[in-house]
Amino acid sequence: MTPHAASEILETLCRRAPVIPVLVIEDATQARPLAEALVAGGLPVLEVTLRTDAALEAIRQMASVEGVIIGAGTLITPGDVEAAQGAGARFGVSPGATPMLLDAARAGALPLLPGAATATEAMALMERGFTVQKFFPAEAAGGVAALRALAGPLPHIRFCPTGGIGPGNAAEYLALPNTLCVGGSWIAPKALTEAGAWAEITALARAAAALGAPGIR
Ligand SMILES: O=C(O)C(=O)C[C@H](O)[C@H](O)COP(=O)(O)O
Repeated sequence: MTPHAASEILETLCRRAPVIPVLVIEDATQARPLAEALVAGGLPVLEVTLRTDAALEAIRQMASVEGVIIGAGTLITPGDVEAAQGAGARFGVSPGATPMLLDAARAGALPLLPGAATATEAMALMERGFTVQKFFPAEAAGGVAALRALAGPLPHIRFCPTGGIGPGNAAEYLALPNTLCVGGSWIAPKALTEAGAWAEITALARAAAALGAPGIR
């Protein structure tokens, strides 16, 4: 898929809800109830990181949950792109971007949200046609101040900042003109997921969904 087409799809997805939960799933049997809990709270766009053995099976399970748009995170290699697509992911997310990964995404059918942390990285992705990018690691790479500064010279690049974002600072990011949505793991903490505390996770999702994005929504 062309980077331009990918960016259009990602922009639409980012406008579905202000927050994309970043999920680390150790046990695939938790996938369906977790996805249902998040959708019930108003967050339909989910990212399962390919960091665990259970991740691909979790994506397969979540792909059939009504209302869910499932994505795969931590795409590092061309093989990850292929595996994510094979499991039914509808979009992919990578912490950074390499020529090999970008070529694989272009050759396949998975819309990619590639990561950038600096002006040079963001410009290199824009040269290829990616106008929607993940800003990672958001807090460590300068946070809200860095994104505000990037909006000056690079106003046409829109970001999904991720990394170090939580209930305390998400609204500040979402108020930026170049932020479409944010990603974060705080909506499905490990302890609550392992405990099957779905009502608590729905409550966290509901609070996140209520954050809105006054910037460009
Ligand atoms: O695995 C990936 O693809 C990543 O790029 C990293 C995740 O996006 C962050 O680990 C989420 O950050 P936290 O919300 O601070 O936990």
